[in-house]
Amino acid sequence: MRILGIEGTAWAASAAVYRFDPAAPDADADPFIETDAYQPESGGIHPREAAEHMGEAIPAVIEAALDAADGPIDAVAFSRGPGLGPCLRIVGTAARALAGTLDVPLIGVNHMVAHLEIGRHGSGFDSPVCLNASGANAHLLGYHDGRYRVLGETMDTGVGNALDKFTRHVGWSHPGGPKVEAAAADGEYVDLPYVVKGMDFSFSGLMSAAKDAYDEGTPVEDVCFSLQETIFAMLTEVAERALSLTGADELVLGGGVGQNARLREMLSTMCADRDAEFYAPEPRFLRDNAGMIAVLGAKMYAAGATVDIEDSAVDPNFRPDEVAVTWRDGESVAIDPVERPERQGAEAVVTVGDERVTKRRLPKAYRHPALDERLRRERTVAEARLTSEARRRGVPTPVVRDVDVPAATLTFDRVGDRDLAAALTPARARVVGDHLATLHDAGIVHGDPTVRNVRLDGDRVFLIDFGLGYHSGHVEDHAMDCHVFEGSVRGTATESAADAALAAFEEGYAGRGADAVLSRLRDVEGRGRYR
Ligand SMILES: C[C@@H](O)[C@H](NC(=O)OP(=O)(O)OC[C@H]1O[C@@H](n2cnc3c(N)ncnc32)[C@H](O)[C@@H]1O)C(=O)O
Ligand SMILES: Nc1ncnc2c1ncn2[C@@H]1O[C@H](COP(=O)(O)OP(=O)(O)OP(=O)(O)O)[C@@H](O)[C@H]1O
Ligand SMILES: [Fe+2]
Repeated sequence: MRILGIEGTAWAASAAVYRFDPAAPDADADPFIETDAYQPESGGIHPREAAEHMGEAIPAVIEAALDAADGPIDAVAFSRGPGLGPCLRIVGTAARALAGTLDVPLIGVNHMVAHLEIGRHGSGFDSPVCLNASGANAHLLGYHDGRYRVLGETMDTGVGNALDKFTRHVGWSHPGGPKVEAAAADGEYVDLPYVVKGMDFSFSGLMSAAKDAYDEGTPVEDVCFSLQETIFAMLTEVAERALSLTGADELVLGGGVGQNARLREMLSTMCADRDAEFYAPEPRFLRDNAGMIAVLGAKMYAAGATVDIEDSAVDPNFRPDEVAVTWRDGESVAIDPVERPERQGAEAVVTVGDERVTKRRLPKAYRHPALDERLRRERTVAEARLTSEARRRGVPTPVVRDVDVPAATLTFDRVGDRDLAAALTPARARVVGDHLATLHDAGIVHGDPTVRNVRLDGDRVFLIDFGLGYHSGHVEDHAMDCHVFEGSVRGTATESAADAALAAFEEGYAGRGADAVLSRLRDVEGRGRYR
């Protein structure tokens, strides 16, 4: 069987043909790919110019793929979104026309899911967490209950776009990512802002600081080196958080920024250190390409997931979690509720005794030593302070027995016999809402209120793990805290259980300013959408 794939969300006018055996659509076979890249004359990607390029280049790449097919095409798959509207419309029109001419079914593919599936295809992993690090996006996906859930994502720009904006600022041509990588080879480390909130993250403060550093005379090589060290450590940390939260032990990488050797090195080190497996597709499958569209198209075709022409409109904001995943088994990223005496969390090694718990933030080999030192120290201090302060404000937390800042080690009383991931109910979620509202009223942000950081002891609900916490009275920061909690529930519970728990959580989140925070929360959810 032969599936023709067409990609054209932004810069890559690409067509591919994937020949496969319908009895084994998962088997590893190599698609033929033909790509014509758009290269802006100056500045970044201009949507109108990109669309002009798409219109001119698409017929020839399709022609090349049809030639290489060497036999009849059984279906046409195309990128429906996300991406630039003017480009998507050209590709959609071409795909519909071709499917009509050939009289074969049409398959509408989500480009971000394709970035994920090409890694799953190449690795043979069952149920990996996926880090998509591309130009316009940066997010973590995990399969759960019929969909790929967004476990964490950028709160502002995509990771490649962030790098590209910096290189534009210093006058380098598009795309900037490879130039940052080359310049970084001669750079030294300078501190830049590091912003992780649960499994979400943001680049805007970091990018402003990088531009300021350059404007103030920091050598561009140093800024590039430090941008890589900081941004990729953030992505690696959230990937590790996603592995820890879900209990998954497989990670795949997707997206054009995945071509960066330093990012791959960090992810591979992190996975090796926690006995997880890591897979990165080769570069031609990481950057935008029609091969990944054809391969996912084949899996969707085998599952009967074709689309009627009248329902095939493109969608520039097409989110991966909108796709009903019908082409694979129901194996979720595993949730591991087993309580072990020694736990490797995302950040620390935690030893749970009968009465006491010791938490050691061991050095992370993937991080630059200076950044590693800074994060371990800051977080140990914050965790000790805020755990105690929260309890004084009436939120149950473990008593802090000892703090050793140089060793980044804390000793707490043991609390609870399981966490909320293992025993989610609306009543408990309501109490979490109440606790977060109490913290926020007192000007404290938890920073990482996931279901794993809620401990249960009979009717009592404890909050732990304040290492990402800080003081703030801003509605935005309070809304982000709620967003982190809601994301962790959506990522680990079934849809109906999550709906019930989150309704109760928001009822429990009552008190001063709650309306403003919950309305900002709706805003934050919308903001994760693609640009
Ligand atoms: C929606 C779709 O159009 C979009 N595609 C996209 O962003 O192209 P992609 O090929 O996945 O990634 C391009 C980005 O990847 C960066 N990039 C390429 N090589 C890089 C390298 N060696 N190091 C860092 N970044 C690199 C480029 O600077 C650019 O920002 C997406 O997937 O978000
Ligand atoms: N005071 C405590 N009482 C009982 N169990 C605890 C306590 N502190 C931690 N644990 C257990 O250890 C696990 C990891 O702890 P913690 O969340 O503080 O570490 P972490 O490395 O920050 O983990 P993550 O970032 O994955 O949430 C918790 O999920 C919990 O099961
Ligand atoms: Fe992409």
